[in-house]
Amino acid sequence: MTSRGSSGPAIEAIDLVKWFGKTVALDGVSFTVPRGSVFGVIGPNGAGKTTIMRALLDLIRLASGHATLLGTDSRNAGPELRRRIGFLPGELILEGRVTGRRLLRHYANISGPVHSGRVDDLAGRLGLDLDRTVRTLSKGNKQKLGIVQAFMHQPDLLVLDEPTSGLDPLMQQEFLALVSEARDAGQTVFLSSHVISEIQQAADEVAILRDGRIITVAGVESLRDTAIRHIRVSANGLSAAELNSRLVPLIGMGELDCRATATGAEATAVFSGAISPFVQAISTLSLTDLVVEEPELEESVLRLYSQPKARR
Ligand SMILES: Nc1ncnc2c1ncn2[C@@H]1O[C@H](COP(=O)(O)OP(=O)(O)OP(=O)(O)O)[C@@H](O)[C@H]1O
Repeated sequence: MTSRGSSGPAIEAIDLVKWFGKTVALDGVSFTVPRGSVFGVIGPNGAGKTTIMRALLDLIRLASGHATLLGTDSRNAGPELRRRIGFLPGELILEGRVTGRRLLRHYANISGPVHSGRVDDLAGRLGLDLDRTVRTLSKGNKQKLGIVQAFMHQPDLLVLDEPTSGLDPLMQQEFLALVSEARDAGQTVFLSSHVISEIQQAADEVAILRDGRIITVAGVESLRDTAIRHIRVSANGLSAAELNSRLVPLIGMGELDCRATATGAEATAVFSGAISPFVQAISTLSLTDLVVEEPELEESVLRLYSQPKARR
């Protein structure tokens, strides 16, 4: 991992507090993002992800706290700092009659130089037609245009609010490849998501946000090992009791329910923990079906890290 620019963290947020009327959107949020890393924020709707991003970019006024981006206090951010940042807002409104290509040319006048061929390369990878007028683009294609806009000038810091929303799975993978290339080039990426799996793939560290507070900051490996998955296993030639005795000793196995089927047994369970002992435990079975569901954010991470809401 190489990092560009001077030393010190790419982002330092210190005790950010933001109220909207009587709602506290950020309740003392602090975190540090090392340069050249990918840092994810996950949390349910209304947790405060967008508010953090807007606060970092000085698009809203905080009640207290402050942030530095690339060593500069965000409140003093001038055009020079802005050029070093690529921002994808959560709610991208693109309604103009201009083509994507013209719009990007306009953004490039603000963001600073874009290498020749870079825009076409990004658009090609994302399958985006730059010659269509932006208001005729679907939600997903508008999102792609926003991604091109954020990445095209190869900024030192990318701030991406729910970047994969509206993208199909293939394009989500392409986006993740862009993130990993950015990190390899020493850029720093700060992104938010509802989708735990994509944060796991992309990020070095993850902050889990709820009710305007960071519950924990974890490395992705530890998050992967604690994520909850729903599983269903069906196998031939063994009884429900035999299947039960094979699965019940596994660490992290919960809500295990084994039933007899016409040809063997079926088990459903909620499993939290490293997946490989589970795979080993079933490897010698004559499987007829296996479902391991992707962990849902609400259910897995928040269940694990949940704590009572602070009383005010
Ligand atoms: N402009 C605003 N006026 C009033 N309340 C707001 C405003 N913006 C955000 N909030 C409130 O602040 C809290 C945090 O909202 P925020 O949009 O940051 O959450 P989020 O984690 O980005 O959610 P989502 O995933 O739905 O985008 C919510 O309770 C939200 O209703």
